[in-house]
Amino acid sequence: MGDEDWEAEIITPHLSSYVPVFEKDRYSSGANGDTFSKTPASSSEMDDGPSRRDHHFMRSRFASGRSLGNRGFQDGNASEASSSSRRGGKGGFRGGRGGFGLGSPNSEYEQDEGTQRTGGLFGPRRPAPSGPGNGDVYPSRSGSGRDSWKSGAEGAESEDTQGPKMTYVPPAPPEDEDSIFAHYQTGINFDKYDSILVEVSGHDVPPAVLTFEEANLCQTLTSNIAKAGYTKLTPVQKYSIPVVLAGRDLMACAQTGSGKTAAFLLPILANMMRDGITASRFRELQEPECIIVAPTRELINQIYLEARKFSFGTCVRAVVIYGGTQFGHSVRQIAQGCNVLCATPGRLMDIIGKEKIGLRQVRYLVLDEADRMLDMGFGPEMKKLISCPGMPSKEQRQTLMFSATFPEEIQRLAGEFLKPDYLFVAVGQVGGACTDVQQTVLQVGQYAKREKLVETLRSTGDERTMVFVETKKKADFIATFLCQEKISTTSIHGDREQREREQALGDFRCGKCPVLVATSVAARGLDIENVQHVINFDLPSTIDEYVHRIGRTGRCGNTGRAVSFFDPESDRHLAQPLVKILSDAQQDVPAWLEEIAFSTYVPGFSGGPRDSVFASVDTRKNYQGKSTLNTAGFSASQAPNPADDESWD
Ligand SMILES: Nc1ncnc2c1ncn2[C@@H]1O[C@H](COP(=O)(O)OP(=O)(O)OP(=O)(O)O)[C@@H](O)[C@H]1O
Repeated sequence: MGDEDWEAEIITPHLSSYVPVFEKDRYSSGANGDTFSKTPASSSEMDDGPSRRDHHFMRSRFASGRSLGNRGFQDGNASEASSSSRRGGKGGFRGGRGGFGLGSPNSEYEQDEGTQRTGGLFGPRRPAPSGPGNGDVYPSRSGSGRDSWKSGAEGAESEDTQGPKMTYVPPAPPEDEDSIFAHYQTGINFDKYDSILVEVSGHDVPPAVLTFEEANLCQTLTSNIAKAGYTKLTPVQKYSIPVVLAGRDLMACAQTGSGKTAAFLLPILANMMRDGITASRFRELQEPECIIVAPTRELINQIYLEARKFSFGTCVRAVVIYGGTQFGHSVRQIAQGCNVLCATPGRLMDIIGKEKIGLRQVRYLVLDEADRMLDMGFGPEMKKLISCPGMPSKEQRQTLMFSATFPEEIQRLAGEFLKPDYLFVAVGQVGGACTDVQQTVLQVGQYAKREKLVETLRSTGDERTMVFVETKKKADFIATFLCQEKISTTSIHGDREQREREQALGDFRCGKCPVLVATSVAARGLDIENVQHVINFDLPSTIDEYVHRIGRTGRCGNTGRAVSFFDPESDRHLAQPLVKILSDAQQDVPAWLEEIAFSTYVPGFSGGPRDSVFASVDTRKNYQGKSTLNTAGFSASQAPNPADDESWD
């Protein structure tokens, strides 16, 4: 989008272009959509990649029964799959951009979504191929010299501006209090969080707070916390809130679904209120006090909704901006006032490049899914962010990083962003899977996967299920296949337009489509009520990605199940880390998996039994002052033996 375009958009008020119904006809109208661009996955899947346009609705392709090469999709009519569905006969596929390339061979799958298989820079597990087509490399926006931030920003802008112009204006979220504070119930294992060991490392660790009252947050915040249904702090909140309130930098690692979002939002908002933040007024150049970045659009939107909830009734205004939407809309949202800016990296750099926000007032910088934000995909962008003109140095701002996984290599990189005396909070095993998820690994060859999928879905009835696949095209393919099997399914991936992605998520959330087929774009952070089941139709390339994917279920003390199809042809490299993850989470480890693990050499992986309670700890080896506590504040020696956990059931 050129300058003129978005300026015009700002001046001309826009009505929402949101079209809430699935425009099936639009995609079945026979547009020429045979080819797919090889969008680098790390940008398109995780951030602001260009949406695909003018593709066939895939069903028309699919129905032609074209061969899809040797990936096991010999036939589009799915006649091999079984008969009646327990899900009833709706089965409309609310998805399907792009058909399957005309006779496209294997290579198209393989090149399409490289990151799915290769992970980020430090995915320990498989060498990351580089170069065009593998999709692993975020488009280089290198710039050197004084203006490197700006050239970066321009590069970032191109993500939204090259290719079709983004016109999508997302609908405003509901304003009524009930919707703002809508929440789901904590599960039967919520209290079990108290037995998890916590390690805080670094100097002068502030004592944990054990209750919300003790945290002494301001009155409005306390009231919002109560309205949100929070009565008790989770471990990551007990330890992180005082660290942030004390003005310290923080790297925090805690299992999926254990409340990391509130762990940074609450103390930041409390500090802002304490410091007497003034209401941000309409102004062309806004100067937010807090910037939160996350790798996907849906996740940043979710964080924004949490920020809006907790800041309800205060003068703090949160704003969200992300790719795939009209740039002018983002600018207008910011211009109305912005204290807390929630953004995906590409759109953030655009906005900075266009000088629509000033950075001088930034006091808090939060990287959610920080290991992802610092890996090869987004790391360069984040480095540019902290070197933008006006951005306070790390000494002058507070930097907070949160994730369920934190590879040591990434921890080392993070040092550049954090003050040297940052604190490291590890709740349970760093990188460990959530123990509330019952994990099953089945040995299933490529050609048997579809049948097994249908069998598994039929046995789960109407449970809300996320099915993860390797590529965007495969997501469409499997979704269509399931619809033909009369299983109501939708899909989410980086080739779908943002409007479609949001529609798909909405249909899944409300249960209209109880099955969501997804690529890794949905692996991290998404918090959807009642997801009882995750299926890894294809396993990811890295074990960290596996941990995030299965963490879409079993959240906030609820239980969930994850079933993974392990194909010995392609997944051997995961055998060792899988055995480790399963055994650490006290799950059954199949004998065949152990055999594969022992017979497969994975460079750099030590698959032996863990000799420490923590999978990995603060990489600063020379720290003094370290406290290992359980969340009730007892030292490790006083804490219940993890083996006693069984008695909780
Ligand atoms: N103290 C609490 N009491 C009740 N519910 C809570 C509490 N803290 C968080 N929650 C709820 O738990 C759910 C999961 O929280 P959140 O999304 O912050 O998890 P997370 O640790 O960031 O997960 P992920 O690693 O997958 O990003 C949300 O619905 C949130 O509202």
